[in-house]
Amino acid sequence: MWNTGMGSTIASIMLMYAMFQQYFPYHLQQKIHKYTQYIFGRVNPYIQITIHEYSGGRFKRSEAYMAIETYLSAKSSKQAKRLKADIGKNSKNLVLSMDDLEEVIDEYQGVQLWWASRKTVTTQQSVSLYPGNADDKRYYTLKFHKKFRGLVVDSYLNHVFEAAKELGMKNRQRKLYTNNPSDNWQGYKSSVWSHVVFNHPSTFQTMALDADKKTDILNDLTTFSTAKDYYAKIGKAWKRGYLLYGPPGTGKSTMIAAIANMLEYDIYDLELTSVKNNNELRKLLIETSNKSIIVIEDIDCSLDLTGQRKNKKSKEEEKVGEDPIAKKAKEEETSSNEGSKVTLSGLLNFIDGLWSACGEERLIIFTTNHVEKLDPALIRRGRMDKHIELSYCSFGAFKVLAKNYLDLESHHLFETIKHLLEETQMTPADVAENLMPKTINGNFAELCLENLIQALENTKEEAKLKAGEEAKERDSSTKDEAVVNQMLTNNEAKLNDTTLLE
Ligand SMILES: Nc1ncnc2c1ncn2[C@@H]1O[C@H](COP(=O)(O)OP(=O)(O)OP(=O)(O)O)[C@@H](O)[C@H]1O
Ligand SMILES: [Mg+2]
Repeated sequence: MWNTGMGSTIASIMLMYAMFQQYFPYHLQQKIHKYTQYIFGRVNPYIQITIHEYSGGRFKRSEAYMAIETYLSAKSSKQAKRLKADIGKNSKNLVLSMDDLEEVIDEYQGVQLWWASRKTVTTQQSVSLYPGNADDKRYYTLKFHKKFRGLVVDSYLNHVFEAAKELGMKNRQRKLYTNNPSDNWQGYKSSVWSHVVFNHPSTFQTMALDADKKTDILNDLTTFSTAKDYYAKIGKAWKRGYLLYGPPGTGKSTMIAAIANMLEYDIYDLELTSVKNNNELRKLLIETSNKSIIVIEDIDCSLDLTGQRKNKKSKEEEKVGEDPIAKKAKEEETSSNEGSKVTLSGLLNFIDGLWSACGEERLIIFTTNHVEKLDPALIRRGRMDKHIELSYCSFGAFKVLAKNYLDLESHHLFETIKHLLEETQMTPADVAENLMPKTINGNFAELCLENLIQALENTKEEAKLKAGEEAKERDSSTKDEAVVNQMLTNNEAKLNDTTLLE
């Protein structure tokens, strides 16, 4: 477009002017600029928007510029002949962007738009702290026909920034955060969260779960992650609560990692016992990002711990007595534990109070081994929308593990294992451990299956013995109860007789 006809003439005049403007006196420059703008404005049907790399301060790149760089990276890699490659901050991949003076055509709702990457180089020598070459000033230009002004201003620019956000999220290196104590040891305030790169290999494919359960969870997650408009329509904050419960080693933590990998979310692993109070809990919440999972593991223990800590304190206080050294140590410990007072209502507010709506696309996941211990208010639907029970290994789950660990889809020992799994309670963690090859020689798959059968039989035997002992205990306590009851009845009868005699 801009290399043909009128467009090209205008571009040439502009270029000439840009090259020689410095040789004109300042007041003349102003006049020429004014008139050229006026003439171009009359004949040029195109509108141009310029986005500079450093617009506000000189040390911080403009966010708009970076967003456009991200947005154009996919298009540039297909269209531009000269590309720049860089590893962006927090990016997991090499990011391509168009080199200086390249152009890229975009299409939006059937309308063509022209992006170009430009730079101005001033010939004056300058000493500057400006990053890179002090004289290179880069900017993007966006050109479009003036009849599409409304479309561009009202919707295209928004589309560009939304798409850039989405792409940036996809390219970012995901993180696993954990909460810091409010002051670090040097006494200055640090960020409330610290993080490492999240690199867990768990996926839903490798998770040992019954196929129906897996499909149900996958559907729920997909629906949630694509339901932005729906949540807006029903007036609900875009978040969802999951409660994962079941015995130890059934895959609760593994599932959290699989969810994070599937949805490409960050994880905030919240250690509730090191949160001072409800206020700090709120601060932690505010500093979480969108597209993230906030996890509180073993929620029953977290809440109990607060109580236990208080009990422990009062017992220790008795012991301390008047000993000055013990008193000092106690004071120090108290100040570090001080105010570890997250209340149930604080936690409920954290999940669905007004502050919980300050971000979007977030999952809150609680895990517990004892769902029956939890306050019903904490896990009611609306707070914990989906309750997922992770239980002992079923045959379906075993088949997934056999495929993952041994590359086996069928085997003549599967039938025996199926029966044993129906009669015993073994966690997927234990089954997985038995399927881990202990040797690389010979037919290790068969060996592993035999190991598993042996382990299942042992578990079955242990369960039988335990059940027998429990029955005996129950029996003897019933007998004891009967003896006590008999004694009570005899005593009552004796008392009645004496009263009658009197
Ligand atoms: N359903 C499963 N699918 C695949 N692997 C599993 C599954 N359950 C457990 N495992 C394996 O067992 C190990 C322990 O599982 P995980 O830590 O997820 O259990 P958990 O339910 O979180 O236990 P806890 O209640 O003690 O925290 C994992 O490393 C994983 O390899
Ligand atoms: Mg766990």
